[in-house]
Amino acid sequence: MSQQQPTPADTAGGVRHDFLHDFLLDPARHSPGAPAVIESPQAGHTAVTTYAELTALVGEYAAGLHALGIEPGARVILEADTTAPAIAMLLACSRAGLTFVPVSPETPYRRLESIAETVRPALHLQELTGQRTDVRPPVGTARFGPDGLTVDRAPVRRPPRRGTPCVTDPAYIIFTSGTTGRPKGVVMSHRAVVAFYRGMLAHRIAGPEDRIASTSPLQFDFSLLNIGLALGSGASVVPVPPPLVRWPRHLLRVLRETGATQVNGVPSIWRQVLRHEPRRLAALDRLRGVLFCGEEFPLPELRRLQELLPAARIVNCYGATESMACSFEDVPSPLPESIERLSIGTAHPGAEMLLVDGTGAVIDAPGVVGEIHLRSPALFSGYWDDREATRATLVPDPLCPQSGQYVLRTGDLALRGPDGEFYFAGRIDSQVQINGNRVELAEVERRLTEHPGATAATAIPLPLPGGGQRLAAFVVPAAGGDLGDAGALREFCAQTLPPYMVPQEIRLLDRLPTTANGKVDRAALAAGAEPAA
Ligand SMILES: Nc1ncnc2c1ncn2[C@@H]1O[C@H](COS(=O)(=O)NC(=O)C[C@H](N)c2cccc(Br)c2)[C@@H](O)[C@H]1O
Repeated sequence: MSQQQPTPADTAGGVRHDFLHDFLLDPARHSPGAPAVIESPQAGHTAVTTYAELTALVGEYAAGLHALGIEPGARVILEADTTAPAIAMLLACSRAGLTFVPVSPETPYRRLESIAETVRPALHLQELTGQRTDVRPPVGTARFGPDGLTVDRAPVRRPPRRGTPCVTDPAYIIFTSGTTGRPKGVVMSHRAVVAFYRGMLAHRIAGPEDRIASTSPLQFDFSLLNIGLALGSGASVVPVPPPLVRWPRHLLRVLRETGATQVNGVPSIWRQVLRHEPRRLAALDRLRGVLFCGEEFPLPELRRLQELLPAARIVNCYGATESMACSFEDVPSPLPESIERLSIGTAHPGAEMLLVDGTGAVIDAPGVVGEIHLRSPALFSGYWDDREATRATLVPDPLCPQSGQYVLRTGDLALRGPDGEFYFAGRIDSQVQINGNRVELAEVERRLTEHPGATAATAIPLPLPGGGQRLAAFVVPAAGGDLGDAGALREFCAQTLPPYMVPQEIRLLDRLPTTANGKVDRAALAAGAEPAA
């Protein structure tokens, strides 16, 4: 049994911190003058916030929040991109015992209203430059900036009914994009987040010299991973504003001017860079690490990234918001020619993945596909106000249901390799029935991206008029690649796939639509597809 290695965060000052704000701002871990956040919103302009400045801002915001008389345990909507003040504000909420709910400034008003109706926040917070108006009373409204907190509409004051902060208290609530039905609020406690950070930091992915670019919106817990990885390692966060992530030249400029040494993001952030600015990417000689999560990285694109950044360590981070993440696995460099699937490794120290078959039995043998169930101290507390969904996801430990211990039912399929490492094998709901046959969509996508002229592909089931489903695929041609027409691509698939797995229709797209969190937006593809002929 591998003992959990103490992480820098725990051993530096010899004190264990179990609340988010203490853990990330432990002064014993980083020198006050070291850069905590490095921003470069415009060309030629770089702003550094040191750990001492960040800590002072947290103190100022926490005092401002305390003065508002909001009871501990109340929710606060934190509408912001990942900026130094926003990082300070989330840490101040943590210190004030308030649960923050991060949402992006790009969040549509109706979705913000729906989240507010669900969590009934005491306060809505946005940056000084925030554009949000008409937040409905009685929710208080305030703005925060480098000089502190300014209140527009005071929140309702309530006497505190909790006197003692507990590590099981909710630190934040993340609303998932909710692939099915209404968005679910994933409630994460201080204990879960800090347990995850400890497990992640044990991998020593970053050190104090690192500058870690964060390219996800604050509402996506990937940004919270990046903040924890940077501050937990005594390194710097380099937030890249979402509008700049989408333009290769802007993204690369920020990386260059901030001296970023690592870039964390979903696979889709690289597509346009690889296509339009390969040489500028290769010129970033300080870049020595890439970490991706959220979905599979198309192997041809991953190979291309490795060619352009031969010295970079590329880490495949697998996990779900309900446990922040689960595993960190180095991508082999270079990728073997024959590889079919990337390993997602094994769970971070202190956690463990189990595979369970359709009958609920735990699978030990290698090579057998089962559903990943995660044993971990970093599991979410539950979905906000949704016991039924919680019960379906936090299930009794299949190894000992009587114990009262719960594990996370991930909805992901995987199989074990010969050395106990896991290989992601798609989501259970990406197993679809076509003409009565089970099809793993990822397998169709993999075949399509094996075509030298294709750089990315998504396969989705579409309804047939008479019932049942047909298979449709959307393919992004490689720059300068020769893709031929849809017929040639179908023929290419037919060479290795059974007939029912060959997409009945294939559409070529310049780019795949993505969700707010940067993942391929399958619902948008399905909605945009013509009805069946
Ligand atoms: N590396 C992979 N290969 C393949 N499939 C992946 C990977 N990482 C996810 N997924 C899929 O995404 C699902 C989950 O989606 S999610 O809840 O929106 N969360 C996410 O995507 C992001 C997730 N919270 C996460 C991951 C890493 C760090 C942090 Br911090 C957060 C998983 O259940 C998987 O199906």
